[in-house]
Amino acid sequence: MLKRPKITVVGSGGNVGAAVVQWCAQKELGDLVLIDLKPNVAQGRALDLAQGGAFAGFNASFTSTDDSSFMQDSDVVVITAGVPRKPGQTREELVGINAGIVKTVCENVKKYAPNCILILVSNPLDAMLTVAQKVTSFPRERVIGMSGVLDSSRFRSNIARALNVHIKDVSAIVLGAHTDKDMVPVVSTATVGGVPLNKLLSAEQIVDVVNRTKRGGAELTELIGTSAWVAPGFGVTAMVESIVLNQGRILPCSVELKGEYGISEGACLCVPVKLTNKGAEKVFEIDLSTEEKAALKAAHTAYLEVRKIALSSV
Ligand SMILES: NC(=O)c1ccc[n+]([C@@H]2O[C@H](COP(=O)([O-])OP(=O)(O)OC[C@H]3O[C@@H](n4cnc5c(N)ncnc54)[C@H](O)[C@@H]3O)[C@@H](O)[C@H]2O)c1
Ligand SMILES: O=C(O)C[C@H](O)C(=O)O
Repeated sequence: MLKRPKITVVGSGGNVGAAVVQWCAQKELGDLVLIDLKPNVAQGRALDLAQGGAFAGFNASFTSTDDSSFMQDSDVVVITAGVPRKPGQTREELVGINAGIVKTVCENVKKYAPNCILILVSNPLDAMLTVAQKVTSFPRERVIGMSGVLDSSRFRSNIARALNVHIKDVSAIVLGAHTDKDMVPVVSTATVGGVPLNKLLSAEQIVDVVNRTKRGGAELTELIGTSAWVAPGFGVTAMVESIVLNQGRILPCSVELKGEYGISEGACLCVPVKLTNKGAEKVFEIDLSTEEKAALKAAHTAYLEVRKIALSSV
């Protein structure tokens, strides 16, 4: 029998981790290991989910624990461990506390799952990727951040709502940093059913859609009182699925840049990548408008500031 993929989610007692586990279980993507500092909560989440299998039609295997050695030889490790922001906070304000958490988790990843593909979710996302790379020394294709999938999904949803069209027909991506200020919704390549976005919405409407997308996480945090987890869970699952099923989807993800887009400092920012069972197998450079290029440059500058704090905290 072929080996089933082993997928570990660290932080799975929390909202995003539990959502990732739920969607991965429903898609029967592999054997799931739930790790959290609060093992009872992770165990409760697993039990609740397993009991839903009868009606949802899945039969997933779960292990839940606070013992990091259970991630041994995982194919994919997802890190959602970390503090979420509260209303009024930025993601960047979480850097000190979450850098320490991500560092601890990554030390265990390096020890127990040295060949895994690592997906980072904890915020501030792009800087946490740098911490993970520093601790694990994994090559860039195996340290991938979930940001652009979620941000693009929000961009597509906002466009669909503005036009009252089906979201499936909206093709649009968000690059740059996963921050309220330095996300780069790429208007120049956005289309709906093949029709360019600027033929469908006025310049003013486009600005509204772009601003709403950039504030998507903040808006939800203000409404819920903590940050979102349903759409983030779907986003991570799309990435895990493309990796374990070797689908080769091209999705916007945060990875270390090595000269792409003129960025040569090893910065981690969101760009289109091909996700296969090798991880971020290929990084793509696309043509951007002058404004979008400038926004990506600004995202790089902002990232360097947060990275400095992240690295000084670990
Ligand atoms: N990249 C994204 O798009 C995105 C989307 C949503 C949330 N996030 C981030 O994901 C993180 C988690 O968000 P959440 O809403 O699930 O928070 P949460 O508080 O619900 O869950 C976090 C979980 O991490 C656990 N944890 C903390 N330290 C740990 C450690 N060392 N080892 C194991 N588990 C540990 C906690 O016990 C808790 O159960 C936050 O940093 C949030 O900002 C990122
Ligand atoms: O907004 C947040 O802090 C959580 C996450 O990054 C999101 O975009 O939903």
